[in-house]
This record gives sequence, C-alpha cells and structure tokens, in this order.
Amino acid sequence: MVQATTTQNTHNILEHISGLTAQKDFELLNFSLLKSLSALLTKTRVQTLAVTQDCRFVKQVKYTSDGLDINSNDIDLDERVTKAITKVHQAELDNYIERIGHQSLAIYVLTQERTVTYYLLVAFPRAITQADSYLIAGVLEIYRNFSSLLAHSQTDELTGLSNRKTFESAIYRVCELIREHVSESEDATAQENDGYWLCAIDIDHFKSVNDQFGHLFGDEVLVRFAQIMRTEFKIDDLLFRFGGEEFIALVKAQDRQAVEVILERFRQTIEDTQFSKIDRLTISLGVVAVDPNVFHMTLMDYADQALYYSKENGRNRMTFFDDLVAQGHARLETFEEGEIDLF
Ligand SMILES: Nc1nc2c(ncn2[C@@H]2O[C@H](COP(=O)(O)OP(=O)(O)OP(=O)(O)O)[C@@H](O)[C@H]2O)c(=O)[nH]1
Repeated sequence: MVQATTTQNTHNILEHISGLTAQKDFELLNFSLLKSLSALLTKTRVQTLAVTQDCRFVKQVKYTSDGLDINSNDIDLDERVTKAITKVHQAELDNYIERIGHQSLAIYVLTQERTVTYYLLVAFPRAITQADSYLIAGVLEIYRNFSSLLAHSQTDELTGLSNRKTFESAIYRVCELIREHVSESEDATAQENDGYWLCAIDIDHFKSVNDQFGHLFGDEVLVRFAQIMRTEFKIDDLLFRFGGEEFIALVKAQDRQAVEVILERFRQTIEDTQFSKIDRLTISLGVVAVDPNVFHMTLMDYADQALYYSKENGRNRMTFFDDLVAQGHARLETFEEGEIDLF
C-alpha cells in the first residue's frame, strides 16, 4: 500500500516535470510551474509577484482553478504578506519562510529580469514540512534550468532583448489580451482605453557609426541602446531586437496621447545620451495601434511604412500610421471578397 502510494507520487511528480519542460514560452512555463506546485502541494495557494528595485509591486499572477488571474494595477495582497515580501526584497534573500498563525508562507526568488525581481509565493494552511521544502526546491531548480535554456533560445545574444523569432507569439498573445479585455468589458471604448502600440524603432545613420569608429564600437552602442530601452519602457512593454539597428517595442498605453508621451520621452533620452565617442545619436520611429483583427504582418508593414516616412522626412522623429492614412500618404490594406486566392 505504502509502495503503491509512493509510486503514484513519483509518477505525479514526473508527469508535472515533463509538463514543465514541454513549454516553449515563458508565460506557459510560469503557468505550468504554478499549476504543478498547486497540484503537488495540495491545499496550497500559489502566485508570482514582480517587485521593482525600489520595492513597488508591479505584477501579480495568481493560480486559480479557472486559470491565471493577472493583475498589474490592483494588486491584492494581505498586509502580512506585503510585510514579509518587503522584508525579503530589502534583505535580498533567496528564500524565506514566515509562520502566520497556523499557516505558513514560503517566498522564493524565481528570476531577475531588467530591474524587476520575480518571486514565487506559496501559502500553506499548515506548517511547511521538510518534504514540502525539498519538493519546491527541486521543482524550482528544474524550472530555473529550463527557463535559462528557453531564455537562451529566445534572446538576442548581443543586446539581451527578445529576438525576432519570439515576436510572432508575443503579438499573438497581446491580441488575445486585447480581445479578452474587450469581450469582458461592457464599455465599447475598452480597446482604445487599454491598447498596445506596435512601434518600429531604427537608429539613424548607424552605418556611419560603424564606418567611423568600427563594428566593435557599433556593437557597444547597440548594447547601451538596449539598456536604455529596458529602463525607459515598463514591465508590460515587450522589447525586441529585430536585427541590425532595428528594434520593436510593443507598448501598453491607454491612448494615443499616452503612447506619444512615452515614445517622445524615449526619443529625447536617446538624443540627450552621450554614447562615448558619438556626440549625438538619434532614432526614427513608426507607430501603429495593435488591432487584434488585423494580421500581425500587416501591422508590421504599417509600422514600417510609418518608420520609412520618418526617415524620409528628416529622421529623429516619430510618425503614426493613422496620420499617414488621414493625410493620404498611405492606405489601409483591404481585401475585397473573392480577392484572396486560397491556393
Ligand atoms: N556594429 C553593428 N552593426 C550592425 C549590426 N547589424 C547591422 N549593422 C550595421 O547597421 C548599418 C545599417 O545601415 P543602413 O541600413 O544603411 O542604415 P543607416 O546607416 O542606419 O541609415 P538610416 O537607417 O537610413 O538612417 C549597416 O552598416 C550594418 O552593417 C550589428 O550587429 N553590429
């Protein structure tokens, strides 16, 4: 009987580990981690929490029986949990266990990314046992190893930003988020109020940087440029290096005015930064609102057209694709019925 239970437990653990390592996407990997821990440690509640260097809680992902509950704005934490996590963060601990009455709370550092630390929080309705600790430590080790393999395959080696091949799944996820948000909301303007913007960013005259100072120096500029991108954009924004001196930002912003402020600040920061031997580096930008009903390659094409317009009209500026359409410089792609050949 004991042996049958042990065999079943081992089988459960192995099944969850194989589920964990089958993921090719960070969001699914995190989902799988939370789901596995929740199943293996019965009656526990698990969540992840992103905390900035200055101890602001910026993103909470709770595992519930319905799936993931993701919050960036209304982070809901018990006061005692807030205290415990603040203590762990300030003391830079890797893991910590707090007894709260009969219950216990285990906190572990999951990963560190940009200026944000991601924590795993496991709440037990009882005291945590050594077996619980071993299980969590083992699962976390597998998670971290697999997550660094995944990061390696999805990261641009030079800058550490996401690489081009991750863009398609990222924009697909963003479109899903917008769709979910619109369908959950009664408000017809929801999409406009919680939208994403696809922004193509290209360094101006980068060839002359390479020509004047050499390719190695050009690489240093690209690395520094990516560092500035990481600090200027927020946690919900997704950043990619598309190749060469071309970057993409998927920026979350309430409306066009808000995204204009964010991008203008970024453009100005780059212009004001002294890149070692270069006195002045500038960027051109092309922007389009992410419409989940428009094919992502078409959105990319719109952002590229807007970027091209910025380049052709003086550089060091941004152009919105909508303005090009309104001014008659570009037109929306439309398909008449019967126009598309299926084969
Ligand atoms: N150092 C370095 N240079 C790169 C890398 N990838 C592409 N480049 C260079 O980036 C330059 C891009 O040049 P162009 O496409 O002509 O554009 P540009 O000089 O930036 O001019 P505009 O975009 O029209 O303002 C080329 O010289 C490429 O060799 C890289 O990884 N490192």
